[in-house]
Amino acid sequence: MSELPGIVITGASGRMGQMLIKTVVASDKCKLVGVVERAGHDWIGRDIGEAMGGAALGVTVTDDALDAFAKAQAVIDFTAPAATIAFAGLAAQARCVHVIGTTGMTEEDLAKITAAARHATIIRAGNMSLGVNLLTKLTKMVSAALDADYDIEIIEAHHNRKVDAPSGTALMLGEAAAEGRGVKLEEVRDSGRDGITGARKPGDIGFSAIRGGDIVGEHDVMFAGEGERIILRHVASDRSLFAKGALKAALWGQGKKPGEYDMLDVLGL
Ligand SMILES: NC(=O)C1=CN([C@@H]2O[C@H](COP(=O)(O)OP(=O)(O)OC[C@H]3O[C@@H](n4cnc5c(N)ncnc54)[C@H](OP(=O)(O)O)[C@@H]3O)[C@@H](O)[C@H]2O)C=CC1
Ligand SMILES: O=C(O)C1=N[C@H](C(=O)O)C[C@H](O)C1
Repeated sequence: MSELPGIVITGASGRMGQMLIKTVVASDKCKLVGVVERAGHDWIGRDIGEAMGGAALGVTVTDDALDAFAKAQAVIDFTAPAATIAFAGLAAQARCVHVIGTTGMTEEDLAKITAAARHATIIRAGNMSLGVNLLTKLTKMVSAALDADYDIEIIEAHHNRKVDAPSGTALMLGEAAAEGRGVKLEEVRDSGRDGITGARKPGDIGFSAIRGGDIVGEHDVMFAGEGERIILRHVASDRSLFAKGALKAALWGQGKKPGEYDMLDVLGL
C-alpha cells in the first residue's frame, strides 16, 4: 500500500491551525507530519497534541518551516499575509502543494503568490466551504440576470478577533457580482461609508462589515430594487467546514501541475 500524503499545518496555535490539526489527525486519507509556529512562540519544541491540551500526537512544533515542508506533500496555511508570502517561497522550494486560506492580502501580496505559483501548486480561496463557493456561482448568475437598477450590497459578520475587512469571502462574492455585471470590482467597490457620503452611486457594489462575539462567518449578498430585495445568504456555524475544505484541496492538489488554483477547481463547480 502506498504512503499517505504528509501534511504540515502552519499557524498551529491559531483558531484555524488547531481545527486543521484535528481534521488531519482524524482523517484516514493523510497523516500529520509537521506543525509550524513563529520563532519565539511558547509551543516551539512541544508535542502539538499536548500543547493543544490533549494526548501526545508525536509531532513537535517547530519554527523551521523549510525543514517541515521538505518532509511533506502539502502545507495548509491559514496565518497572516506576511507569513503566507514567506511560506509560498518555501513551499515552492520544497515542491509541496500550498493550500492558502489566509485573507487580507494586498494586490502586491497576490502578485508574489502568482510568482511563487510558477514553481508550485497553490490552491487559494478566501473561503474553503462548498456552500460559499456555490454561493459565488449563484451570485454571478443573479447579478447577470438583473440590471444595475438593483443595488448590490454585501454584508458580512465575523468574530471580534478578525483583523481584516471586508472578509476574503465578501471580496470573493463581490468579484462574482462584478463578473456577472461585466465590470471590474475595483472600479465599483464602495467599502466603509461614514459621514456625509452623498447618495449611492448607481452600479456600485457596497460592503459592510460587522464584528462581534464568536460569530464564525456570515455573508449576505443583497440585490435591492424598487419594491423588492433578493438576499442570498451563507451562515457558517463551525470552523471544521473550512478545515475539511482545505484538506480536500491539499489532497486534490497532489500531482497537479504548478499554477494557481481555487476551490471552484477543487470542487469542480
Ligand atoms: N479561507 C477560509 O476558508 C478561511 C480563512 N481564514 C483566514 O485564516 C487566517 C487565520 O485565521 P484564524 O485562525 O482565525 O487566526 P488566528 O489569529 O487565530 O491564527 C493565526 C495564526 O497564524 C500565526 N502566525 C501569524 N504570523 C505568523 C508568522 N509570521 N509565522 C508563523 N505563524 C504566524 C499566529 O501566530 P501568533 O498568534 O503568534 O501571531 C496564529 O497562530 C485569517 O486570515 C482568516 O481570515 C479563516 C477561516 C476560514
Ligand atoms: O477570519 C475568519 O474567521 C474567517 N475568514 C474568512 C474570510 O475572511 O472570509 C472565511 C470565514 O468567513 C472565516
